[in-house]
Amino acid sequence: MTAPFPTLDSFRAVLAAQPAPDATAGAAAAARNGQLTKPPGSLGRLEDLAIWLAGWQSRERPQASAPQVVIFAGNHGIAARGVSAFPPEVTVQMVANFRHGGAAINQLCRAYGASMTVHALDLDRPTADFTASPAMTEAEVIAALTTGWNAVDPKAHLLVTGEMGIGNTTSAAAIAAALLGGAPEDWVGRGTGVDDHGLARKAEAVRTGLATHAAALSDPLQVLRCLGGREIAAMAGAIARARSERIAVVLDGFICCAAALVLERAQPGALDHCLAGHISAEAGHGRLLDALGKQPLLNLGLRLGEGSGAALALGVVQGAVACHSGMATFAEAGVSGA
Ligand SMILES: O=C(O)c1ccc[n+]([C@@H]2O[C@H](COP(=O)([O-])O)[C@@H](O)[C@H]2O)c1
Ligand SMILES: Cc1cc2nc[nH]c2cc1C
Repeated sequence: MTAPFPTLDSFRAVLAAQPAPDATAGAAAAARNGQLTKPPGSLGRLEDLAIWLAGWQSRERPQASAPQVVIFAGNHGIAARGVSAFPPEVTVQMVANFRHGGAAINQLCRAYGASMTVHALDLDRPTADFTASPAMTEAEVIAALTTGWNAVDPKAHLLVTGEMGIGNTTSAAAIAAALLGGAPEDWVGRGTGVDDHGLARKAEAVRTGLATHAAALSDPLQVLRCLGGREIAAMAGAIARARSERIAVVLDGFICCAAALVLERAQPGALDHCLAGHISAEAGHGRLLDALGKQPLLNLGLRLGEGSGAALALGVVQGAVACHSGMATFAEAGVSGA
C-alpha cells in the first residue's frame, strides 16, 4: 500500500481522521478483569494495560504474542559538528549488525517473539546540517514518513519503533526545544557519551538551528522537516500508520519520543494508542515524557535506542495480557470473594 499523503498537508489530514479505541471491547475486558482470582487492583498497572489494549484491538481478550519491531536508520548533517562520541559511519555499520543478528535489539526480539525489520534511509545522503538549512526538503520528509507508514505489518499485535542514527539526539533535542520551549541546555544530553565540550556544541547547534528556522517553527510538521532526520520522520509515519490500523505502540527512548511529540503537537490525541516503554538515561527524556503525559513502564538506565527499552517493555505487556486472558475467574476456580 502506498501512503495516502503526497504532501505534508495531506499527512495532516490523515492525522485528523484517525480511529478511536472500541469502548465496548474495553468495557468487556474491564468486566472480565473484575472477575479474575485476585484482590481488585492487585495487578496494578497490568490491569489497566490489558484493558487499554483490549480497546485498541477491539477484543475482550487482547493479544501480545506477535509484536513487530521496526528499526529505521538515518544519517545527519549535524553529525559533522562534533555532537556525537561516535563517527557517522557507525550508522551503516550498525545496520549491517542488525541484519546479521548481532545487536541488542536482535536478542530482545528473540526473547519476546517479536518480528523485526530494518529500514536504512538514504544513509549515503545525510540530511542537511540544520544549523544552516532545513534538514530535509518536503519531498524528503514525505519519503521518510512513507517508509515508516509502509513498514508496519497490519497483523502485528503491537508495534515498537526503534532508530539508529549518529547525531540524532541533537536533532531530537532541537525538535523538543522547538515544540516545548525552554533552553537548549534543558534538552541536550550525553547521547552516546559526549564530554562537556560535546554537550556545549550540542546546545550551540540547537540554539543556532532554532534561530535559523524561527519562522517555520509554529508548524510541528515543519519542525520535523527543518530539524529532524529521516529515521525520526519514519518513526512518526509508522506510529501514525499503527493508529490507522488500531495497533498499540510502545514508545522507546528520547529520539522515538521526539518523533511522537511531532504527531501529538500536529494533532492532539494522536498518541492515545501509545504507551511509554521506558525512561531513558538521556537527560531530556523525563521532561519529554511529562510533556506527552506518559508514565514509563520501566526505568533501567538504558540509553541505547534501537527500540531496546520498548522491546523490554513488551515483556511487561505480554505479562499483562497473559494474566488477563489466562487467569480463572472466582466462579471458575471456586474461590470465595471478598
Ligand atoms: O533512546 C535513547 O534515549 C538514546 C539515548 C542516547 C543515545 N541513543 C542512540 O545513540 C545514537 C545517538 O546518539 P548521538 O550521541 O550520536 O546523538 C542513536 O543511534 C540512538 O539510537 C539513544
Ligand atoms: C555502537 C552503537 C550502537 C547503537 N545502537 C543504537 N545507537 C547506537 C549507537 C552506537 C554508537
